[in-house]
Amino acid sequence: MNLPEINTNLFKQLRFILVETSRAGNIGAVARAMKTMGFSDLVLVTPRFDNALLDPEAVAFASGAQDILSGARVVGSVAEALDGINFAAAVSARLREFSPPVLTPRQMAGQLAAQPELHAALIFGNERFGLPNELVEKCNVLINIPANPEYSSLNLSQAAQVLAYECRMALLDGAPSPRQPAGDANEIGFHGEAASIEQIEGMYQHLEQALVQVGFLDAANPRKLMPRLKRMFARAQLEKEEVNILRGIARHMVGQRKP
Ligand SMILES: C[S@@+](CC[C@H](N)C(=O)[O-])C[C@H]1O[C@@H](n2cnc3c(N)ncnc32)[C@H](O)[C@@H]1O
Repeated sequence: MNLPEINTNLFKQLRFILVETSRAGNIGAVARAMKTMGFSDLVLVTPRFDNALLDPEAVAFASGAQDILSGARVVGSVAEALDGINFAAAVSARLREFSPPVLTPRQMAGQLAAQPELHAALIFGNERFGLPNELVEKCNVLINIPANPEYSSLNLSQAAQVLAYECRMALLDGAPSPRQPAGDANEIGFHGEAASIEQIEGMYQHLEQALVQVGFLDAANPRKLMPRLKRMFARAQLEKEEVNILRGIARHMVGQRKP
């Protein structure tokens, strides 16, 4: 059997981020899921127990993926975990009213393969609570595994395995098709450099301040204006230059000029 030639650099495009994981075994099992599919960049955001990388249950579940587990980084915030990332994907069993565009794992994997310039992160939630809405609203996309509607919540590491498998298949196959013309809601395409999550977050803060200052947004009663705007901007998949334009508009709204 001819095995496909593997460009291992492509597998560095993707980071797995686990937020506030409660069970050490799940962290080990995610490390194993990643390694079996060729991924290695694992970041843990405030696991809910001490010594996550040395925990005996984590070590046991990692099995032969000890190197991924011991190479993982433990950080104190999602912002730190997203350092260097320009495409953040919230992985969630729950669909929300204020959500970025929803993709299946296969569609997400297709995006990754089609855009080697992306530095993407898959963000997985806590076993009981999943991911908070405020975090999901900041992401470029929400990935939902379209499971049995009557029982759709997978174990954390099994969800990671599904994502890792789909991404591996897409990266091995190469880009599935040329980018779709703009207008297909499920196809995410950048023409220039994708804005980083940090740049987009800075723009939201700037815009929010400007909207308050011009009296459009009532800080005491904001209703759902910012979540709605974030959902709208997430649909647009902002590029760095576009974020700069929006910041320029915010500056002008409050009468500031760039020095
Ligand atoms: C056991 S689930 C958490 C369930 C939690 N009750 C919720 O509402 O999200 C743990 C994590 O696995 C992932 N997950 C489980 N099932 C999923 C699905 N059907 N689609 C996407 N992600 C899923 C998500 O990252 C989720 O945060």
